[in-house]
Amino acid sequence: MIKADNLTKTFDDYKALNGISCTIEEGCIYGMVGSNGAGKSTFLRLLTGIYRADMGTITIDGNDVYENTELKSHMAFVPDELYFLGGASMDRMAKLYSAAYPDFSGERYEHLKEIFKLSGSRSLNTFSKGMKRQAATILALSCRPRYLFLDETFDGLDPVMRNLVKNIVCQDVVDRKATAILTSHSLRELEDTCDQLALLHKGGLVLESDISNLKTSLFKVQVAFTGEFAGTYGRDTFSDLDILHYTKHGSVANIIVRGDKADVTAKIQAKHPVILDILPLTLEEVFTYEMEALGYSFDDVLVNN
Ligand SMILES: Nc1ncnc2c1ncn2[C@@H]1O[C@H](COP(=O)(O)OP(=O)(O)OP(=O)(O)O)[C@@H](O)[C@H]1O
Repeated sequence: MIKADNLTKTFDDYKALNGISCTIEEGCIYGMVGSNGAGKSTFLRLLTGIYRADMGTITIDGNDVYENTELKSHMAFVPDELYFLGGASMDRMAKLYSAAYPDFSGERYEHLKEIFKLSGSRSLNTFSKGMKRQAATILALSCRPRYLFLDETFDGLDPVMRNLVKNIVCQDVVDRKATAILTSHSLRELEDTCDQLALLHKGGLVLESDISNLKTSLFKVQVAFTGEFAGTYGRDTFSDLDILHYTKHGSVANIIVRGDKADVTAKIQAKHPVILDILPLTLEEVFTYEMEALGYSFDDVLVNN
């Protein structure tokens, strides 16, 4: 289990991470989204022991990662800015990795090279941006790490490669009970892969939840009444509901409600509407309304790409 408690990192007088607390269970794919400068890379660099926290802690199964060689030999990190030894090929890098990572599998490396159709002997300097990320991902996956951290997971990858990476990471987590943290600017990139999502903004954790909870805890309700009541009812009529957003056009109200679907339905049915539709929201809509409730605007927090 990965646990961050009041994790804080300051560069000069700028707080890149401002007291983040979160728990990431074993066997989980944890997605971290946030716009430029939100603190995603800083979080991963603290988690991998590249940086040391100024305040708070980050531990894996209760152990501090900083200067912990044993723990680090079971984690693989693909950073946002990739670095390879000058002139090295992927095969050369694989040799180095096999010496440093006790669970490195040559067989897996060969297999992944074939799946991704990448040359092992060509200099990595001649690879395109996306090919470099593929190579770094192959090397990381070949280490068969207990903890896999992919920063800007899909940067430069085309849609086919994105899906391939998603599938292999999911398989690893299921087969070997690995734990993965993937970061991205895009919510859509992560929503079909991750079990849990966290939204970072200006060094703070704005929102964190299981995807299944997020998708089932908010609803869009469309409701209408007839007669005189149709013109006079308003938000107060639904004071027994936890409303995040309310609009009314003519006699039809659109309401975003948080709660249990059956309970919400029963409460509205009791008011005898002529129309009642309860619709699910997309994850993006859920984020939009949850953040609105917290006083943020989606566009300020996340680029929608
Ligand atoms: N080594 C450093 N020295 C000074 N400032 C830093 C350093 N690393 C990060 N920062 C600052 O900390 C903040 C968070 O940066 P970080 O790289 O963690 O964000 P991010 O969410 O990964 O952003 P991006 O999506 O653009 O990669 C930024 O304002 C950045 O300028």
